[in-house]
Amino acid sequence: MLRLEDVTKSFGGKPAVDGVSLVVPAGQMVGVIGRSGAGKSTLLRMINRLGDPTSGRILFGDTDVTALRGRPLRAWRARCAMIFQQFNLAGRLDVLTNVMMGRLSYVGTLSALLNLWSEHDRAVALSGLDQFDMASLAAQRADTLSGGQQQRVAIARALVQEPDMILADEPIASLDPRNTRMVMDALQRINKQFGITVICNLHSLDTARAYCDRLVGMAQGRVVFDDVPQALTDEVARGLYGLDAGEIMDTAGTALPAPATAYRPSFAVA
Ligand SMILES: Nc1ncnc2c1ncn2[C@@H]1O[C@H](COP(=O)(O)OP(=O)(O)OP(=O)(O)O)[C@@H](O)[C@H]1O
Repeated sequence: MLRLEDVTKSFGGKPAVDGVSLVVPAGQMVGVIGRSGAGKSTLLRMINRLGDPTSGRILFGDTDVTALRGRPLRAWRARCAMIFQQFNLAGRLDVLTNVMMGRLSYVGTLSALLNLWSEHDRAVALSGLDQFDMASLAAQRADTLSGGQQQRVAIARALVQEPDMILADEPIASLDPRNTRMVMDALQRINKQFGITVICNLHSLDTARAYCDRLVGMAQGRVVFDDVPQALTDEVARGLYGLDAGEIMDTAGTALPAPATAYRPSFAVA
């Protein structure tokens, strides 16, 4: 279970994340929504410790994530894989090698640099690609793939990392509706089939509603909504996004599948 306790992150004295407390049980698929600048990326990056909180604590089980340094910190980062809007693949390397990079914490940097991957790591990476019907692209250079394919390679890389949690920061922001669907399906599969917690920043409300068990709405660094997607009425959305609400409710979303689970929250609405 992930627990954020009164987490604040300020830049130049101005809070980007302001006193956020959240409990995320293992296996949940959480969508973090809110207008641009609400603090979503800052929040996600702190969980992975790409940024440190100014105050507050982040706990995973009994581990105080905010206190980790050195090797335990690296181990923590391996346990919560990040997925970025811009995929972050090594474009000149082939797809399989990119996925094997997810095994770095198991094989060590030197072996990876020397391209000394074991048969086991190759098999795991191929199987990761196969999960998303991409094994046939294993030998192809990553920068020859479409955006949606690259993001699915990034998801396969995250999967072979064998993480407890996947943190996805606007993973579909630069994708068309078809690729959006494939990438969100891949994340949902990782969550439902492998039980890996997914926390996903999303701009599209309809996508967030369709795929997530729980939505956390942020405004000006604070959590202002925390409930099941069904509770996010158009009125609440307008409160969250102001006049921008119409822009983030895409019509393509109407064809997306219903949430796979009827999740009931056991947390207080902030
Ligand atoms: N490194 C930084 N230095 C200074 N200010 C920052 C930094 N990172 C974020 N901010 C500020 O913190 C606030 C929250 O930014 P953040 O990127 O977390 O929002 P967001 O909700 O993810 O927005 P978007 O949806 O546009 O990505 C913004 O006002 C932003 O300008």
